[in-house]
Amino acid sequence: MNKNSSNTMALAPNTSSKRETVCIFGTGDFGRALGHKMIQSGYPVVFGSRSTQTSSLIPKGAEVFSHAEAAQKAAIIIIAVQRQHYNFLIPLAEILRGKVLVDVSNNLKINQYPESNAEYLAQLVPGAKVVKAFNTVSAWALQSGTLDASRQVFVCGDDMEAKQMVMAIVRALGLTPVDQGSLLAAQEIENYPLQLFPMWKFPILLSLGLTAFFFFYCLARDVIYPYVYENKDFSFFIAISIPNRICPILALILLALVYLPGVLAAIIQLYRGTKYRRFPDWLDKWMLCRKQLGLVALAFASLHVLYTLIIPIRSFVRWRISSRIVSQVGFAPCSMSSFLLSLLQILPSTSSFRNVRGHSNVLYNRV
Ligand SMILES: NC(=O)C1=CN([C@@H]2O[C@H](COP(=O)(O)OP(=O)(O)OC[C@H]3O[C@@H](n4cnc5c(N)ncnc54)[C@H](OP(=O)(O)O)[C@@H]3O)[C@@H](O)[C@H]2O)C=CC1
Ligand SMILES: [Cu+2]
Repeated sequence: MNKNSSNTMALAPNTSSKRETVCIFGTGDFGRALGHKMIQSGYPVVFGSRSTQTSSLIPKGAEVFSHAEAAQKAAIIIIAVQRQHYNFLIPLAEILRGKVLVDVSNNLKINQYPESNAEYLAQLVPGAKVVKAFNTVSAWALQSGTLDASRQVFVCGDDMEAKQMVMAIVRALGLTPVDQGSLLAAQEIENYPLQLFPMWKFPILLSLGLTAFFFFYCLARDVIYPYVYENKDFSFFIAISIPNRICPILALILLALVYLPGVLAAIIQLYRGTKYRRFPDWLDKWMLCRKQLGLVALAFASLHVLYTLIIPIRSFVRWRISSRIVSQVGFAPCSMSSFLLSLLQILPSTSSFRNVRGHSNVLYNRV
């Protein structure tokens, strides 16, 4: 009963309200993909284009007009045109007065222009209410419906009502709007798509640095030192034993680094006597990449498990060779002493089964 009523509640705004016409300037890849998705969601769509001829590429059900004509048919206009062509909007300023202009544009470089594209648009058309949205959604994902990984749409703008209108469209398309505040946030939103693996840089660089450090330390200690001073060749440690020693060390260090900033933050809050002040920048950044640090730690721990499983396999090979010797010796009745000798040889290698721990030295010496 309860479930049913909550279902109808959720459906109510969608079914009862008639969708308002949305205008899209630009019949390029993104404009068409967004138009297609909007028509699917029940919005009447008109395109504003330099050429009013419809082509087979234009989504079915949409109409194409000149920019001025199309703008008059809708209260919301999505500008699916690159920033460098925004000049065409200047002569339309009068028609665009009071309209909601949605800036979807991206740049080719981080902080390419002194002001964000959305702020630039607001300067060009001062009478319009500019909202930044949709720039993190790709045309391809819209068209192919593979939006699972990118459902979040960051929205920002100075006009609250305009922002709400755009967020309602975002929801109707089955996406999740994330309010980022005023138009000042546009620059940051425009930088998002250009940040490859945001927040991964520090954890990856740190783990690479630590890996290199511990690898060379173990190499010097376990391989180079015995070779130089005792003339023993332990170079086979490089393949499994040394990586298996580094992995748990790194997993533990990274795990500690996941928890440490929380403790530091608590100490800072106690020291300041308030939790309503910003943390220093370095701590802020560190806190933000905890998830990534934890995932890298998990990767190292998994690698350690894998290596640890490999090591007994190698001891097993040793054991099999030894046991073959035993059986051969067993058939030769007179060599009791050599039988005992090989028995002694087996015992320590089988005992290493009880010691299957990558970070214990027992194994390195046995295998
Ligand atoms: N492609 C993508 O996946 C995404 C794109 N975006 C943004 O969407 C915007 C459009 O991108 P996209 O569709 O890929 O680009 P396209 O090059 O495919 O399309 C751009 C459209 O802009 C119009 N246009 C070009 N020059 C002018 C001009 N001088 N005056 C007026 N209109 C012009 C044209 O439409 P017409 O011929 O109808 O006039 C053209 O089709 C860009 O700002 C981009 O950053 C954002 C997120 C993802
Ligand atoms: Cu371990």
